Amino acid sequence: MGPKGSKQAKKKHNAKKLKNKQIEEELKIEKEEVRNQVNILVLGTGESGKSTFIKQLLILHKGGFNQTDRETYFSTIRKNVVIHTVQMVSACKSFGWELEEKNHELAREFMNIKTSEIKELKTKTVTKVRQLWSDPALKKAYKNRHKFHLPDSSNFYLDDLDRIGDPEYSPTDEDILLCRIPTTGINKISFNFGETPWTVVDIGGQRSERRKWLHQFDNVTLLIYVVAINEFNQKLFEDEEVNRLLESLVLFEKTSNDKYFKEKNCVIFFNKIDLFESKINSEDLSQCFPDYEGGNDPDEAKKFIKLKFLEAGENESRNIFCHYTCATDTKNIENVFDAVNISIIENTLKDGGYM
Ligand SMILES: Nc1nc2c(ncn2[C@@H]2O[C@H](COP(=O)(O)OP(=O)(O)OP(=O)(O)O)[C@@H](O)[C@H]2O)c(=O)[nH]1
Ligand SMILES: [Mg+2]
Repeated sequence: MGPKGSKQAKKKHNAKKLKNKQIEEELKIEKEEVRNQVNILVLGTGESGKSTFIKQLLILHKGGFNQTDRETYFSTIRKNVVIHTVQMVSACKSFGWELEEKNHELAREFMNIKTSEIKELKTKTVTKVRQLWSDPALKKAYKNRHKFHLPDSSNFYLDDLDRIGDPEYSPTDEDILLCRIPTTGINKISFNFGETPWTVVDIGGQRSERRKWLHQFDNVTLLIYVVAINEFNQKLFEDEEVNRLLESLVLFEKTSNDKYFKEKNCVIFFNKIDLFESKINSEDLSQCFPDYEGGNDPDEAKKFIKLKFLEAGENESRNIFCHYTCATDTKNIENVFDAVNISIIENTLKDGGYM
């Protein structure tokens, strides 16, 4: 090979070397990105508040709700005021809570409404709902809502019918945070938390939805398990025989000890702490846990429940971080996620063998 040929070969060799170096650099960046990418999976039973956390992350990191979101919630919230009135009127009939004489006819009319066919909230319906909601029997039904199935927030909308019933009504952030739409698919939100890209996945928690969970177990940085701590005296929507808090405990034991999670730190949100604190004064936790002897002391009751969950999930290779949360309170959730971020850093250090 003459000098010209050897020069060409050298040039080719250098170009190849440069290309390899570029590929290596790209792979390094990609690897670093994968390492830094935080994937959070949010699990828990139905109605525990998972999607409400996602709504808060949307407010805190994605600029909040857009016009399409507000339109969806506009019709859901306005339909719900009728549905919840129907549910309470039916409960009054089932439990023998007598409505005032003047409301009997109206109650019969509402009992005949097929809730699946409600399309619009008409002005004349608003007047009828207002009249029924002012009946003491419906207030009794609301107070006893743990005996049938009624969302806790139904009073929030019914107490504000002038605003909700106005055709010009536009849902506020609070209205949207309190509105219940059961998740039937998978909710995913991605954003940057400081410098780090986060993806948070929320899946429906009702029994029929849980078969979708397994497909999301791979590649999870942190499992967040949401417990509605106020549900200790309520029965499942899916099965009237099963206590909701016990269902959540059994599900946590099963999920957190799954091969994907059993050696990973995880976080429990004991959610709906606002509702728990107003309930524990009049309801005893021993109706859920017969071995509980702390009476109506909220701190004793909280400690007891936390211990039950820790016993179900703790092992020597991981920590379980617990927070008492109110998912409808944006400030509370902002603080809680700052704490979650610290757990993630700890998890990463642990996986890297530094702890
Ligand atoms: N008062 C109060 N209400 C809450 C809290 N967290 C959630 N909620 C309400 O509880 C209801 C259910 O919350 P979701 O976020 O839909 O529950 P979920 O776990 O996503 O339920 P599924 O999608 O069925 O699994 C909604 O009406 C929320 O507004 C809380 O901390 N306090
Ligand atoms: Mg949901």
